[in-house]
Amino acid sequence: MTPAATLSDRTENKAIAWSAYYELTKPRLSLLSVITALVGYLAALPARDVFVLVFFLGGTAVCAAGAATLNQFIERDTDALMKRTRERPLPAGQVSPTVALWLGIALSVVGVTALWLGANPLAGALGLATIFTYIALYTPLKLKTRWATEVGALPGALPPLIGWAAAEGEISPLGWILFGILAFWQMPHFMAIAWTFRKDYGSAGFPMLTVVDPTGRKAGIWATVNAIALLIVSLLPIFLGLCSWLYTAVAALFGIWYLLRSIAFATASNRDGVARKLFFNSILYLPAVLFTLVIDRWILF
Ligand code: HEM
Ligand SMILES: CC(C)=CCC/C(C)=C/CC/C(C)=C/COP(=O)(O)OP(=O)(O)O
Repeated sequence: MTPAATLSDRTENKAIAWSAYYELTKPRLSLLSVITALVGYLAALPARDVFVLVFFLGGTAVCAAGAATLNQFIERDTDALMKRTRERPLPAGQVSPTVALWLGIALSVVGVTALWLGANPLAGALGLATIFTYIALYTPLKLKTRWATEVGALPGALPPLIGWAAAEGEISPLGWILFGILAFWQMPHFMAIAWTFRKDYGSAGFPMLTVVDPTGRKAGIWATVNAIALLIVSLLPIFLGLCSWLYTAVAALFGIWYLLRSIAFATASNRDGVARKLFFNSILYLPAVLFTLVIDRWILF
């Protein structure tokens, strides 16, 4: 082997190692969680402080990365059993479990500390609660009960409250509405995924609703019930005088669309295609509705 080839091999190995650590943090899910936290911060509308903003954003991102790393440490064996997850850094043998465990703990401690000291104790406590509900409740419950998904909706919905707390030091009604939006949004999002990957989940021993009821009827009904709850909660701000017509129109439009997709998923004879459409719809819903809420609060309201 020529020295030039050796150098390029080493560079390539280093790139693989970095990308393995990057993948441990579940970058897409973590980024969207940070964005929902930022929405909470920006929708709260108090005086701005750049120091708090930097520590709050950094702290939330590091908490999310830590939580994702610990989740992958705990789930390394079941991740190895599923097609969707078996290429992850731990089952693929790219990172050792001990390194992942300590990295996850270190990131979580640094993230909570940054929120606590850089923003305020309430933001820090909410960051800790997010990590705790994800790692100590949701992750172990996934193997035990189909209700784990509803428990998982807690850490999924807490980041906007971290942002609200960082901005105001307390949580006001719109903060709780944002929590409700995220909590109800997650059910159609996950029911669609749980249908698509039902064989994977079943073979790894996860009793998801689509594994417990393989017809998919219950998953469809549950997605629809939650899409209705989402539509109602997302329209509360106008009735409480907390936003203008712009947010209300966009929330109604995307909420009805999401509901129609959930109904289509519930009533389809072949759910495969509609489940993918419902999933893409879920991914579209959050940026559209949350971005409009911020614009509405800042410009029109
Ligand atoms: C009960 C809660 C949740 C569960 C069980 C869940 C599960 C999942 C799964 C398994 C996927 C991968 C789908 C695929 O490979 O096709 C996924 C994708 C995604 N989820 Fe969720 N999710 C939840 C909540 C959330 C939350 C709170 C957010 C953001 C705030 C989010 C954002 C995303 C995004 C952006 C994707 C697409 C990108 C990707 O595959 O990483 N999810 N979700
Ligand atoms: C600030 C902070 C700590 C933010 C993190 C927010 C967070 C942890 C959201 C979790 C949402 C959730 C239950 C996703 C599914 O995970 P899964 O483990 O079932 O997904 P998988 O099957 O892809 O592993």
